[in-house]
Amino acid sequence: MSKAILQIKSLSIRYDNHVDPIIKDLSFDLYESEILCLRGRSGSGKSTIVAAIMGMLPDYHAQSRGEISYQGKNLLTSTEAELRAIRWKEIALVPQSSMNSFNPVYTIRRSLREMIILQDPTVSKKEMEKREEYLMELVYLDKQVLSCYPHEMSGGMKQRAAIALAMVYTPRILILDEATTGLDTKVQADVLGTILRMKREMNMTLLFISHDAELGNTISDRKVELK
Ligand SMILES: Nc1ncnc2c1ncn2[C@@H]1O[C@H](COP(=O)(O)OP(=O)(O)OP(=O)(O)O)[C@@H](O)[C@H]1O
Repeated sequence: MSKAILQIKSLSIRYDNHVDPIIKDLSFDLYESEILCLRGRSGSGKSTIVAAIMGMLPDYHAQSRGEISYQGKNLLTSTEAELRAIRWKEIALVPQSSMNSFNPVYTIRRSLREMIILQDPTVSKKEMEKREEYLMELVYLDKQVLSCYPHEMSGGMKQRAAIALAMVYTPRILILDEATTGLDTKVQADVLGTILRMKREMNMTLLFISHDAELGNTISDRKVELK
């Protein structure tokens, strides 16, 4: 039996401008090497949970209680320095609408390079090229795509490039927030295929956030429903 890599325990989150908590006493475990689907209707708080896991809740007007336990640390009470060591490096996110958030004047290569250099400022040109090609291969994109600007790419290509960007640090957990929303069925299937392959070949642990129950059933090993 796999062990829990991330544990959400009695999590409650309330924004100051809401009377009631958005998340009420939520508990679930994410097991190593599984795809867990977190499903809920629009406004049920899926992106709020993602922000809490990533340590990106707007602290000035959001109060949280409970625990998000990762490697013996409660992420809700971790310092910014502790979170910085985990965010993107161990737990990475493909945010909602990420395919539309590429810098329009950057090629995909330049977007990837900025992330790769952030990870390792001393990286050699040769090593960087190897990393770029590996990341393209990982998400089933031809390496020619590295020279493309976002407007030259289809939605599915951009979404796979967004996944490649999140994989620069080889995180242990990848969170995909509405990763296939807005894509047509065929393209959706291609992106899902990429995600399943990453799980299979890299033993990735994935938290798949979706409002779509059918999609959740198709891709995930287990499901958590938000009320
Ligand atoms: N930063 C914020 N400040 C105040 N309220 C917020 C903030 N972020 C989200 N909310 C509110 O919290 C509720 C849940 O929003 P959230 O985006 O987490 O839901 P969601 O399930 O991800 O929705 P969707 O599927 O539409 O993205 C909504 O009522 C939203 O207006």
